[in-house]
Amino acid sequence: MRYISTRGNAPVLSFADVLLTGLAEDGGLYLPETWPEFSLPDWESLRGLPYPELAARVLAPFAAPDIDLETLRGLCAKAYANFDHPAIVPLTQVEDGLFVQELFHGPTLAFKDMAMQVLGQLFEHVLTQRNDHVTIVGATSGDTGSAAIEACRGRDRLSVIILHPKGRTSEVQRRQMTTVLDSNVTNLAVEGTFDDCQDLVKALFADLPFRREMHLSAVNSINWARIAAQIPYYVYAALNFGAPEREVSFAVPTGNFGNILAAWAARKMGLPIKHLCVGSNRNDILTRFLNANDMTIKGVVPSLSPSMDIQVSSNFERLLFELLGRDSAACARIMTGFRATGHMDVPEEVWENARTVFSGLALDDEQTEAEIRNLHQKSNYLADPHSAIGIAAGRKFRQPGVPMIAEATAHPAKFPDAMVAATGIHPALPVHLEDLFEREERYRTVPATAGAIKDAVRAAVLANAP
Ligand SMILES: N[C@@H](CCOP(=O)(O)O)C(=O)O
Repeated sequence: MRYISTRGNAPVLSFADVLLTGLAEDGGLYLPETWPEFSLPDWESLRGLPYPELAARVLAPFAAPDIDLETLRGLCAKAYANFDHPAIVPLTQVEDGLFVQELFHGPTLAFKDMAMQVLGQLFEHVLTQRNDHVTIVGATSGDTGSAAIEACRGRDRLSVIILHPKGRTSEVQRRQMTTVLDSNVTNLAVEGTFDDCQDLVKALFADLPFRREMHLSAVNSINWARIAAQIPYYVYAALNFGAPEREVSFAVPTGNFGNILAAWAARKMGLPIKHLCVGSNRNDILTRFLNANDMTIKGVVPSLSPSMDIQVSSNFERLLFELLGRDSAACARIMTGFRATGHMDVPEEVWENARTVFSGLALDDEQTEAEIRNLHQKSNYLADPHSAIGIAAGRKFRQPGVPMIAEATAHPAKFPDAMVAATGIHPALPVHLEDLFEREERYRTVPATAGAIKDAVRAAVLANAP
């Protein structure tokens, strides 16, 4: 498989190179040159497989020829070995026709582990083959950071520097990052929003000499490997509900648009997905777009679901490129205009086309709290604020005869204040995180400037030099 940039002006790369490159050199995002299509027997052959085996087989066409199926099997087995549920991504029913798929059974209690644990293995494999080292710089609104740190900590060939928006994650989320004291891990609390953090990461990648000197790589969902490794759980869920003979729909709490894009990719591969529902909080740029073709950046406001406190959803660019018929010049023009004006000029027919598959629902904090409470009272299900928003979106858009699967993206214990306010229950952290609040924290506060982040990256790389 070869990969091309959405902006059409970067080298065409193989999977292993895309993994190490992260963001394309023209500022675009990598996508497969062609979409692998699975036939009916291909899908059927995946039904009933243990999750790691299913994941390896779904990833195989994306990773070929760089990484073969046998190697992927080994990497996926290791990636999912420490999940705390035998099914890895269990499904449960909450209402008539409405189901939940739990993606938070990994080490950091959020869906990010599903791909990040695989990425840790992939990096190790490719870097060992090449006898190389990379510096990962990532931005987080709460969950990506700890998942990336957990996947990379203690690995000689990786340095990891994570930018989080100071004071804008939950305390559990912050401590999950800042209490990891391995020497290859650096945490920066940026005086700004997640969008500032993400822009800073992109600014570092745009400085090509710096990027090459530091061997920068990405673990955010701008890295195609992240999206690829999120496709298998959609396949697993759909097969459980009768695909490929029967259609299913998904509802996904959405911030950077990576998770739901993975569902869309599964659809492109031939999985019978009828509808995709975006759940947002008050940072509702995606729902405004889907409802009224209004993709206009407003200030990021803090909410009960901090991981979705995002206005610039990076992966929307990948969908846009596809909906524009893969016209990279048009995609580059629209994206440049968006960053210059704060408004994305999406052609009417592209918007109409998006609405044939996607719908959006936004909940404010009050509605989110009510949703958590009602779910608990009526279905005896404890959903974290992000998952609750996804479930509400799923309920709104479910259709008779089509199972609606809402993705539960984080464990409620990551957001104790919101859970107590909504239900009076303080969900316990699992044993391996029980002493989180007694652990020493290490992080540095930095201004939201590229200069400050570059200095921090240089220092981390020097400190970690072999
Ligand atoms: N919601 C994310 C923000 C970054 O998203 P990513 O999927 O691009 O890594 C978070 O919790 O950090």
